This record gives sequence, C-alpha cells and structure tokens, in this order.
Amino acid sequence: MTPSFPPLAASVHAAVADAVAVVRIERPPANAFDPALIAELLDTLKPLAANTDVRCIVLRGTGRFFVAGADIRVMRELSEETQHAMRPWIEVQQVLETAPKPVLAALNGHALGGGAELSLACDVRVMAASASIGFPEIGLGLFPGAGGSQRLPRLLGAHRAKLLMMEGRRLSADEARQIGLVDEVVPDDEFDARIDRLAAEWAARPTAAIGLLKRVVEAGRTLPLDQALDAEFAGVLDLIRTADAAEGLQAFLDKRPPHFTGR
Ligand SMILES: CCCCCCCCCCCCC/C=C/C(=O)SCCNC(=O)CCNC(=O)[C@H](O)C(C)(C)COP(=O)(O)OP(=O)(O)OC[C@H]1O[C@@H](n2cnc3c(N)ncnc32)[C@H](O)[C@@H]1OP(=O)(O)O
Repeated sequence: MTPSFPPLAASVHAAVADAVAVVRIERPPANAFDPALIAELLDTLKPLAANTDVRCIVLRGTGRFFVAGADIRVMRELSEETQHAMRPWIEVQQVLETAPKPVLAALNGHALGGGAELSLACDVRVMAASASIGFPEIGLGLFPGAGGSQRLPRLLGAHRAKLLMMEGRRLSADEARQIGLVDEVVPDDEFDARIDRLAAEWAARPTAAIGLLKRVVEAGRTLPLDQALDAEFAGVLDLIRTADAAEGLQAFLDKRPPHFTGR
C-alpha cells in the first residue's frame, strides 16, 4: 500500500485585501529556500502578477528572517536534480521584476544571499531597523548565483556592488539605507503598520501607468536610445487613452485629488 504522507506544510501564504496581495514566506527556522518553497512561491506569484484586481504585491518573511538565502543544507548535498529544481529562484525574481504593478519587499528580518537577491527584484525595499541585509555567499566559497551579480551593480554601481559581494558582510538597516540598497528604515514596532500604509498608497496609484513604466525602463536598458525613446513615447500614447489618465488630467483641472482605478 502506498504510504500517504501528510501534505507538505505550506511555506508561502498569500492574502488579498483592498487590491493589495501580501505574500508571506514562512519556512522555519530561517525562511531559507529549497525547491519546494521556490515552486510554491512561483505558483503564488504568477497569478497575482497577472491579476489586474491586485494593484500592489507585498513580499515579506516571518519572525527574525525575511529570507536567509538558499537552504545551505540543501546546497551542501546539491544533486543534479536539486540544482535544476533550485534554478526557478531566478524565475521567481523575473515574475516580480516584470509584474505590471508595484512590488514592495517588506524586509521584516534578515535578507541574505538569495534572500537579498530576491529583494533586488522588487521595486521598493522597506527594512525593519533590527534587520540585516547582505551577500555572504563568498564566505561559503560561492558568490551570489541568482541575479545579485547583475542587479546589485545596476543599483549601486559596479565598484560598491563588487565590494559588497567580495566582502560578503551583512549591513545594518541604516547602512543599507545610506548606500541606497533599501529605500526606508522603520522601527520594528512600527514596521507592520507602515507596510500596510505604504501598500495602500501604492495600490491607489495608477497601476497601468506604473506597469508600463517598469516595462519601458527595463526595455531602455537593452535598446538603442532612439528605439527606447520610441517605446517611451508609444507607452505614453497608450496611457493617454486610459481612464486613469483622463481622471488624473481632469482632477488637476478640477483642483481635486485624483481617484485612480488602476486601469
Ligand atoms: C549557488 C549554488 C546553487 C547552484 C544551482 C543554481 C541555482 C541558482 C539559484 C539558487 C540560489 C543560488 C544563490 C543563492 C545562494 C545563497 O543564498 S547561499 C546562503 C546565503 N545565506 C547565508 O549565508 C545566511 C546564513 N545564515 C546566517 O548567517 C545566520 O543565520 C544569520 C542570518 C546571521 C542569523 O544568525 P543567528 O541569529 O545566530 O541565527 P542562526 O542560529 O544562524 O540561524 C537560526 C537557524 O536557521 C538556520 N539557518 C540560517 N540561515 C540558513 C540558511 N541559509 N540555510 C539553512 N539554514 C539556515 C540555522 O542553521 C539555524 O538552524 P538551527 O541550528 O537548526 O536552529
């Protein structure tokens, strides 16, 4: 008789309310990721990115950890099969980076290695004062293998990015804010309330315009300038016909705050 195993405890929980999707990672003890968590995260994020009723995604951890990186126990015994099962961590980041809406990384706790890399794929990084962030892979004889060596230089410049990855040290929240690795630092006891407020503010902005802006900025990285400017202009022409653009322009003329619907 085939033994029936209890279903794996879910490590990813999602809740949607008021156009905000909060995706919480919970895999004790450190929210380190393994193939199962990666698969759950991908299955959770893809539909949320596509759902036009979701106007902001918040990604957060639990307790002292945002995400402590790849599970070192898994990496220590990395089989050929597991290696390939870990690679979709890169796809998870692409879903976040290309989601046509604001994605907020709520760094409630330690964001290290692949966890820090995950946050780099988000649009906004808000960090709890007691949390740390860093790329310690060099101390394991590795280097960031899921986007860090590409996204960090784009954010901080090659010199500072290389130094951070070569040293592998953890940064405090204040240090991370000083160098522009995170956008805001919040006292621990105010963190959850601040994230809720920020998410509501982002969800009230013109979502379609933000989504198109993300796409145009990304395209501009690889296109020749003239083509990038054409894409930018085409994007604005697309937006000028949206309900949000009509509302935004009319609200200014009416001298009142706009009420965007995200479309
Ligand atoms: C690159 C090879 C893959 C090849 C395949 C390619 C696929 C490409 C995608 C795959 C991703 C590759 C790129 C990413 C790599 C990584 O992320 S490597 C891991 C980087 N992270 C770290 O080095 C952080 C390690 N953790 C710590 O340094 C400390 O935990 C801390 C954050 C400084 C906190 O310390 P402290 O408060 O003392 O808590 P601890 O006791 O250390 O931790 C509590 C328990 O959690 C366990 N734990 C922590 N981090 C991890 C982890 N990353 N993996 C597994 N387990 C972890 C720790 O062991 C403790 O457990 P217990 O002892 O059982 O309580």
